[in-house]
Amino acid sequence: MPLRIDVITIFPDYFAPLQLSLMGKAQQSGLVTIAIHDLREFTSDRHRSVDDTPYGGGAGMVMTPEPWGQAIDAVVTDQSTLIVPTPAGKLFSQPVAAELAHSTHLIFACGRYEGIDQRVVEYYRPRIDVRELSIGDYVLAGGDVATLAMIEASVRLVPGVLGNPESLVEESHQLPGVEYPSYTKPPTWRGLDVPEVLLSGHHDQIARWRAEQSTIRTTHNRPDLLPGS
Ligand SMILES: CN1CCCC[C@@H]1Cn1ccc2ccc(-c3n[nH]c(N)c3C#N)cc21
Repeated sequence: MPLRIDVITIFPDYFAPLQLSLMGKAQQSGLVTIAIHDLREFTSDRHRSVDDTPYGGGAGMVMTPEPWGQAIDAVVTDQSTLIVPTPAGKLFSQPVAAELAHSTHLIFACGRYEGIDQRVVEYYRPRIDVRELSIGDYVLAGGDVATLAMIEASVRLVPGVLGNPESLVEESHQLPGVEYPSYTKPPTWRGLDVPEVLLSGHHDQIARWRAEQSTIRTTHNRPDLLPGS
């Protein structure tokens, strides 16, 4: 059963990259099907409006609930998981990507403006799995880029999508630290040599060096990922 993904957005063109590279191949292989829906197709006024002023005042506009209700109703099943990207959401992570990769149907609601009327989440929460997710502690202009990131991180974990599943095994052993540095030919580049151990053929020494490098990098760049932190 392929993973089905429906993306609802006012900027369908944002998702053209999903036809390229690994994501494109995953669709061609039938492991994943991705459909992009223009929210404005689900409006009923001649201006195809999707936003209005916020109750309670405040700057900006809020996305009205009805177009979202019409759009989600058009694709939802009882197997659906509704993903709502928002800076207020739980943090998206590799374990969450792995969960989504094993879902049957994902619906991504890409908000813009100040966000989507909260009643959309409230309406679907009793009916299906609804997850408000954030990709990090910085503010984007909308949910589209976050959706692209979450789709790519999740779809690459769908069994059969990655040509070499070995890289996933390595990745899973990598956690909780960060990746060790990688090198390829030429052995010397602009006077800089590849670390000698990597040319030695001593796999135990290489594994030890890579583990050390991962710890050094994690300590310097991401001490929050160190065990016991
Ligand atoms: C700027 N503008 C007023 C402040 C509130 C957000 C709003 C913009 N905006 C509208 C819908 C929407 C969805 C996701 C995100 C988002 N930002 N950062 C993340 N990690 C995100 C995720 N995932 C931003 C969004």
